[in-house]
Amino acid sequence: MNTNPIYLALDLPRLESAEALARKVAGHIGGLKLGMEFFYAHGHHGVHEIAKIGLPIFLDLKLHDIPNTVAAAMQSIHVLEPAIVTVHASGGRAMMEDAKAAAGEHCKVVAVTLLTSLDEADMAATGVGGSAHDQVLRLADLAHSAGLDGIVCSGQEVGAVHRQWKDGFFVVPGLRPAEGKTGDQKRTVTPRAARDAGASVLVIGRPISRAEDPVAAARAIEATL
Ligand SMILES: O=C(O)c1cc(=O)[nH]c(=O)n1[C@@H]1O[C@H](COP(=O)(O)O)[C@@H](O)[C@H]1O
Repeated sequence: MNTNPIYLALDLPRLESAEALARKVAGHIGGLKLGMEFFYAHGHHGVHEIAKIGLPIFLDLKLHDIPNTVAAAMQSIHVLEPAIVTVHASGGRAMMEDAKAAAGEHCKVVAVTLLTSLDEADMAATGVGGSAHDQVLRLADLAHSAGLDGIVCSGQEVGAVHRQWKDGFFVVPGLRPAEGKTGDQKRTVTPRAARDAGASVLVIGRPISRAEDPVAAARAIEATL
């Protein structure tokens, strides 16, 4: 079994480029994450093409709507057999319960808590007080009680979430190797720090996909783990 925790975020607009990149680095990663950029452009056909590579598929759709709509969306992706699907925890308990009930048997449903691109000033601007840490723990608790498999959070909170939810499945994006640019990400840590704190999956996009040599970048990150 492939136990490499790195999931490459294939955030590329062209299917051919995404497929070529995935095939190049396939030996240094454990799975492939397809998000909005990919799915809105290439849909089911694109997912089927990427699935041919043979790695587990993480469908990062970040579903957030009324429970009936989210459940119907979950049903419509059964055929793609994703290993992991995301919903937004802020959609509420009923939405998460219905999403899990509608998911395929072998699909983990994980809830995005607070996006790694946000900090406390951004939270305050949307009317959410308190610290990022407390907000992530609150939403993790809600996701747990709704019966989800785990959550998505930054590496800054994953240790605390892991302590209160021992058998949870924790997806950590916003990862940057020590010398990497943070770009639009605000709550970042290194891949190694996230893994040591209890991350189950390390989502990495641009540090590999935008590197001059993506294979060397993936191999270098893998070597730190
Ligand atoms: O759900 C996600 O995967 C996600 C949640 C989050 O809070 N922050 C976050 O960056 N992501 C995704 O993780 C990937 C991070 O990409 P890079 O910043 O390029 O490594 C992107 O595909 C984001 O959509």
